[in-house]
Amino acid sequence: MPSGGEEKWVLPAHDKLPKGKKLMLIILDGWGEQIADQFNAIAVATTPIMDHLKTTAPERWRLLKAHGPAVGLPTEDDMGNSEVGHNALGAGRIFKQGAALVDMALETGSIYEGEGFKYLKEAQPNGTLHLLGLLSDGGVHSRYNQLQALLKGCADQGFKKIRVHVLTDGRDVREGSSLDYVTTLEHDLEELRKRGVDARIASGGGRMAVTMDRYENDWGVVKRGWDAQVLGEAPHQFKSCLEALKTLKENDPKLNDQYYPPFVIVDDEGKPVGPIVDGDALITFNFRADRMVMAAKAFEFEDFDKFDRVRVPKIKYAGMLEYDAEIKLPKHYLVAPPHIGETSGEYLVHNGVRTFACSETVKFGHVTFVWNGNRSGQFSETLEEYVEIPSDQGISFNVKPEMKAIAIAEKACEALHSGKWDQVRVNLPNGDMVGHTGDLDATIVGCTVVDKAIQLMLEATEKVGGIFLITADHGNAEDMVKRNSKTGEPMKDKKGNYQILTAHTCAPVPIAIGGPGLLKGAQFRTDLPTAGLANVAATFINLLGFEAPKDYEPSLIEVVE
Ligand SMILES: O=C(O)[C@H](O)COP(=O)(O)O
Ligand SMILES: [Mn+2]
Ligand SMILES: [Mn+2]
Repeated sequence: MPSGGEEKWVLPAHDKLPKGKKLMLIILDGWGEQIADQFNAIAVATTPIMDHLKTTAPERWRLLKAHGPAVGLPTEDDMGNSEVGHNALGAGRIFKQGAALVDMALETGSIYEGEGFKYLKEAQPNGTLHLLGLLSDGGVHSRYNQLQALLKGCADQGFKKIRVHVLTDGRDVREGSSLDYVTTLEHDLEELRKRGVDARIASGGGRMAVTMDRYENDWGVVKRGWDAQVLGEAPHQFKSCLEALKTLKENDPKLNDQYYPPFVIVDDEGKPVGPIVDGDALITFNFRADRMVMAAKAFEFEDFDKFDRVRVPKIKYAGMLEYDAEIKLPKHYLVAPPHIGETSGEYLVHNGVRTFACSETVKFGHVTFVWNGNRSGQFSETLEEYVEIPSDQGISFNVKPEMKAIAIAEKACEALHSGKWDQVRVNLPNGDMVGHTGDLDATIVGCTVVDKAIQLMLEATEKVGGIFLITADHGNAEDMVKRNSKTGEPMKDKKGNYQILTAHTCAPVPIAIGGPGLLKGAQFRTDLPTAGLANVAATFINLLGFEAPKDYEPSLIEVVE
């Protein structure tokens, strides 16, 4: 870990790789390497550029680990995700991530000893405790066994009335599985009722329609959640959550778990069973920040103009984690997030490297905020520029799978040609965002467009005599079907239909380097067979002509004579 003043940031010159070569750094979101059958949208897509890189320069193409402990997740079964992936890419080291930290805090019980939980307890004895978050085993934003432990722990800690506001998943877990999660939750709440705790589900809705928007793409999503959870108002009322899910799907068979409209659970008189009111306590139990930041602002900010909150309850609110350490949001939290400091962006700024970063709204925060260790803003106003291209709003991305890939590429090319930037960094979202819809044909279109966007950026790199580095943050589009874990065979459901996979995967991701500016003889080392995303930062720091910080995971590059 560097220490001391300004000199701690100075990176020595690389002994072989020169400074001054422009670098195009391209992150393909949700682009892994898998069996090349008809369910691999990337293999089916027309991707001449990515194919060429893979087949023509094997010493400059390889695979990287992008899941499990290689990116700070608890086990080898944990698929990668954007947050842990971009954290590792930008920070060059592996940090224990939120999922693992919450597991530990629950296991040891330290979660109940901290300031955050003590603050919640100020709502006792009369306040209701509300738990709001994603009902899922995905381990991306939340995990069911954590909610389960928390429910029990909160009852042990003296909360007598508990209300759960559920957000159904179907994105990180199988579409349709929300029925199973709600059944389990109802069982767990029943157990609490047997112990004399008045515990119920109070409201619900699908994660993409209710509460979990990100990067301020659509505040309407958060408002729908607020209306149901706080005001007890929604277009649909039901006596139970299971009834809600079943009835809504019967009425609209195309509806999927991600997009359930908001609903409120009411009693026999039609009164909502658990709106959030003055004197209550609230935990947002997602550990991942990006899709909870907006709701956290609505619950916490006194000055708030994104929508009319109508009634702002005076509550004790704590996040599972602190979601934004820079702006200290929320003020109270149960588990301290990993401290991801001394990231590559900060080093590069201190060494005078000028960086332009760009993506469209849905992934903009990934290549900026998350890349920089979950830190808002630039390290330097003059040496960095971050440009956001507005994403399409209010549609599911299979409707327009091209997304803004070409616009992002054009912006990147313009930035590279301007001569103002040493490094241009982009995220192309299509593989991930369209992959999450489970629409195979649309995902194939999305991946084809990504390859075209890459072509534009490689042409620009060629023109300026630069270097490119292309990699991805985790798998998604390369596998659109659930497979038998032993044979790899695609699986069918009881009706004989293939089981569509909307989630990320545990697949490795490719990394390719090249361009006219890349020194002859620069290639990937062969002595790092298990390298992962955390090895990428040292790699691009080398490509910019510097030695990487000593505590970073080793660079993937060697220069042979
Ligand atoms: O938030 C999402 O969209 C998914 O849960 C995970 O996708 P991401 O990690 O690629 O953002
Ligand atoms: Mn991603
Ligand atoms: Mn994703």
